[in-house]
Amino acid sequence: MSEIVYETSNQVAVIRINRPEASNAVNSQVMAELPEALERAANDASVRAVLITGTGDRSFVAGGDLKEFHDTLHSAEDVYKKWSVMRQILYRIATFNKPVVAGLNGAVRGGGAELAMACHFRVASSKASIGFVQVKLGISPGWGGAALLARTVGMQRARWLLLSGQVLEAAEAEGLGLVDRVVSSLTFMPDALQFAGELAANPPDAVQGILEMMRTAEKLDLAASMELESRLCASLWNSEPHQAAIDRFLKKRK
Ligand SMILES: CCC(=O)SCCNC(=O)CCNC(=O)[C@H](O)C(C)(C)COP(=O)(O)OP(=O)(O)OC[C@H]1O[C@@H](n2cnc3c(N)ncnc32)[C@H](O)[C@@H]1OP(=O)(O)O
Repeated sequence: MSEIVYETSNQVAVIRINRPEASNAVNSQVMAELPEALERAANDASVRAVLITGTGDRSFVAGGDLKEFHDTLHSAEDVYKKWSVMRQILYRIATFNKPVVAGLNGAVRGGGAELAMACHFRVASSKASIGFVQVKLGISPGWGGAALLARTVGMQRARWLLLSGQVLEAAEAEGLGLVDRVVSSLTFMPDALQFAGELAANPPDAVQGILEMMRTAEKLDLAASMELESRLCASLWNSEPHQAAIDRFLKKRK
């Protein structure tokens, strides 16, 4: 692997897009290596959460590599095929069965914002800025990021962000619900790892079950989604982590 760095820290897999000279823009090589890194994290039982970030403190991901893709993608069909690969990667992240956190260490633009939206959570450095700037370039999001954005912040806010191309500072993005936590740029990586680590510390069957339930619930009516919740809790009732938690609770009271 060269343009993606894969490391683990406690129970967190850190997947780092490593093209600082190109503001970590996604090129074909990143698109080839990112799925390998994700499957490595999926298949390692000791990994309980994933943090996706970029190298350095200037950019998370500056979108698609405008240099490569303008040299290589000529027809609408070329673009559709290429973007379909990236869309499937984003879908894999959005439906991952371990929590995935985007560590927004700097500028997040265009496709970079789409990638961030595919993650379940976003932790931003106080110096990060986020913009769905595709409209300024006369295009639209193409990797599935608009659908993911609307599911996170609602259709009206999504429409505004996508049509204005406005670049938001981290604090403003947090106010809109686009970012879950803003941390100091000076302690970005330890703080992002701590955020992911807190998710990793919870029992994996419960975490996986809740992720899956929330995803399925989006497609169900209220009664069915509430019923699914009862079934999930029932299936976790006799699990070892729940029994151990109850034992701890009862012992404290003796
Ligand atoms: C798939 C469709 C899309 O994603 S459309 C959206 C495409 N992205 C953009 O329009 C963002 C363009 N980039 C920028 O606005 C800035 O470079 C940002 C990301 C804010 C970083 O600014 P700053 O830290 O000052 O760095 P810089 O501008 O000097 O850039 C450093 C080197 O990175 C490169 N870079 C930047 N973005 C891309 C990109 N998307 N594709 C390819 N290369 C990119 C710059 O060209 C620069 O490299 P060089 O010094 O010119 O060799």
